[in-house]
Amino acid sequence: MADFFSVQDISLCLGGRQILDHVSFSVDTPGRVIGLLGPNGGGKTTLLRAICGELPHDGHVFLEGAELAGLRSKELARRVSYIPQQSGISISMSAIDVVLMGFYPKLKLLSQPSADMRAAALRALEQVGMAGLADRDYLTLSGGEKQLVILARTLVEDTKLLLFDEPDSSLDLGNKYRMVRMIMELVHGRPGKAGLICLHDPVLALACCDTLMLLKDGRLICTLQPKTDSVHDMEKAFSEIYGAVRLVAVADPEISNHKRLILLPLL
Ligand SMILES: Nc1ncnc2c1ncn2[C@@H]1O[C@H](COP(=O)(O)OP(=O)(O)OP(=O)(O)O)[C@@H](O)[C@H]1O
Repeated sequence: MADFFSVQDISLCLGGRQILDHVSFSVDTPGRVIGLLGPNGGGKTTLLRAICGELPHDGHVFLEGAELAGLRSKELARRVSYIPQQSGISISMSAIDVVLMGFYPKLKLLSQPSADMRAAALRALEQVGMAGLADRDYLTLSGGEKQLVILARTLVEDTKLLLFDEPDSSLDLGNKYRMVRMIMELVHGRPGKAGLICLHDPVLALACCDTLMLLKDGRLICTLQPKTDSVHDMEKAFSEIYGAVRLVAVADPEISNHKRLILLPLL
């Protein structure tokens, strides 16, 4: 059977420099959250932009057997959400109208979101803790509030492949974990979805992702399975990116007999 999602041999040059170098990976079944980690400039954002078709590239991306490059833009938007670090929204509109944008790929030309869609948008804002700001001008929100509103938009988009670029970058520690946990619950809780998330915090990634991929100099150097890989192997892999590190297991205060891994740089 075909993989749920696969990236085959993506290479890409920008400004005469090779930014992605034959990147391939696959996710055989839905329900997986993959964390993409790597040094600054390693190619993470470029990879997400190539996958969602924003950047021309060599290679192929398949989702449920369909090559994404062959889809019309509206069809692509129904299947794939790409959430960049900055939303790109620069005109005044309410937070709830931003969330309603998530329904646009499902609307017929010139039709307006229905009352049910408005109710669903409000529920999504409630889910991310932003219902109280539904009528506020999106442009006046803080960076972290904007990220939560964009997560609410992603909830209503209800696509199969979610590509998040540092969704936690403006968030405080509590909201960082809440954000990635909500992404995890979305992917695990609704059938037929997978998530690929660029993160800079390996401890957050270890806590919330099913699989980790390490990207350096445009090459996928390692894929880790935090639940089953040995601490020694993971330390070795992380050291390729961060220099010497130690992984320390601490008791999980939420789940008895469970340990969480903390990564300490040996600087
Ligand atoms: N339009 C462009 N022209 C030339 N080089 C580019 C262009 N866009 C990105 N790059 C380069 O591609 C490399 C990868 O950039 P990318 O943004 O994908 O890295 P990243 O892993 O997401 O980094 P960070 O963690 O800092 O966000 C960088 O060296 C960057 O300078």
